[in-house]
Amino acid sequence: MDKIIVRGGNKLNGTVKVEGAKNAVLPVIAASLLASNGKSIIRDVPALSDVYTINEVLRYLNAEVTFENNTVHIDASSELTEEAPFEYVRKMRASVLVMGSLLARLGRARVALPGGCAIGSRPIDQHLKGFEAMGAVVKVGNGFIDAQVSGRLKGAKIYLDIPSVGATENIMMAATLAEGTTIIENCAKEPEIVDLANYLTEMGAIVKGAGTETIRIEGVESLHGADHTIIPDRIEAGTFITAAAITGGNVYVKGAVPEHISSLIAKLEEMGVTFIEEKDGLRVIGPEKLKAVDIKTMPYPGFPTDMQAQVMALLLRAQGTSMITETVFENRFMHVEEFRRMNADIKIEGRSVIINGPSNLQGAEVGATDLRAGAALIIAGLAADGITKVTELKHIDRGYVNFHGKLAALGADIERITEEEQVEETILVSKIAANMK
Ligand SMILES: CC(=O)N[C@H]1[C@@H](OP(=O)(O)OP(=O)(O)OC[C@H]2O[C@@H](n3ccc(=O)[nH]c3=O)[C@H](O)[C@@H]2O)O[C@H](CO)[C@@H](O)[C@@H]1O
Ligand SMILES: C=C(OP(=O)(O)O)C(=O)O
Repeated sequence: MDKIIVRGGNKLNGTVKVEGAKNAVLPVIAASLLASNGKSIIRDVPALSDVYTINEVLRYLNAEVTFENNTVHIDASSELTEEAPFEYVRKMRASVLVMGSLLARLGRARVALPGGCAIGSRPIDQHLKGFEAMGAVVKVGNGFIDAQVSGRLKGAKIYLDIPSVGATENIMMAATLAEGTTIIENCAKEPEIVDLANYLTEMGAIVKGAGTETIRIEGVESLHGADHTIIPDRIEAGTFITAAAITGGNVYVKGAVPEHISSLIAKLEEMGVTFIEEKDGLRVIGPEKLKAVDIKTMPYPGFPTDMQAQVMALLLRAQGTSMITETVFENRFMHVEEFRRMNADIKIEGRSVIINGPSNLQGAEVGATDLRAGAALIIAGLAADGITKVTELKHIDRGYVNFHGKLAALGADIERITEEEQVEETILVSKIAANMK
């Protein structure tokens, strides 16, 4: 098992470039299945394990996919198959996003039930409610969701009980080839929804209102491949901003789009962090001392749940008492116990976490309990005394390209060691010990 090893204490300085957004590219690749003619070219695609997984899903479904130099080429014009098996959905829940495209294109889709994960039970009832409203018959059994429609899906008015990102995306994709008009109310407004709508439009779909709480889609007969560039990853940008801030550093985050992270910027400014908008990005300057604040996660444009763990790391170093309330996911506090291993004064009260800062963070061996928790533990390690070793890196690899390398380039004392290197190190240490006897 690989480990990331951080020695805390260095201030971050320099420039870091943000990759294309994981949460935009996954639905965009899934949407490529809608193109019955022509090839799609998707640019600025990050080399993440989640991207390799969704590409594998598409290949399994009989699309031709290549991925080189941050560009994915997709040809989905051959006859597709309808089943996404558990081995993919287990690796990555977002595999469920192929369902809308398959149902629209083939009139049927069979996708393994995603189940829960480390951050909560994550049901997909709103996705299925949308498909049913469009005329699909949905059955759940033997670990699969089967959806079928005779003829084409029919446009419908769908009110989401929760502004679910995935449900909005899945229903948008399904609606592009439906007969008539679909209106999705109380939908998600994330920048990734707008990116998907832009891609669908480039493919020949008629989508209006993305980025607002009502999206209207006029179904068309068919869609074609398109050439699309993915938006920058606002969560990766926010993660580097938080890392710079905790070290009192000065970092230019190239590619950060301030409007996509305005809630994060506002909270960090309250904490004493300075931001300067520069051409093509954002400079962040960490203060000598951070101030405590209260934060509540909300759907966009509220404070993103995907930044909750990283900002929790920052608040551990703030003067005074802070409270973070998680309203999006029911169980996204697994990192709290790991922070405690690093001497954090922190406790969970229901859906909130109370932080008594500043904690004198100490390096420890900790496990990445999920993707953002992993990043957060490394951020805490940057400000801790001594050595922090982070394991379970498969989570981090889902969402960050060369995370340790980018931090090292900014001046962090950080390295990633492979399992083989750890074995060699153990052998070396025992040889030295034997020689000393
Ligand atoms: C690949 C991707 O884009 N992932 C993002 C997406 O996940 P994802 O699309 O899974 O998140 P959702 O917006 O759907 O989920 C938000 C909340 O709604 C609940 N829910 C969702 C659907 C449903 O049918 N029923 C239901 O109850 C979920 O359990 C969760 O509590 O948005 C989340 C919220 O911003 C982010 O944290 C994830 O990084
Ligand atoms: C929760 C996340 O992703 P996913 O929905 O893919 O699990 C995330 O990106 O923080």
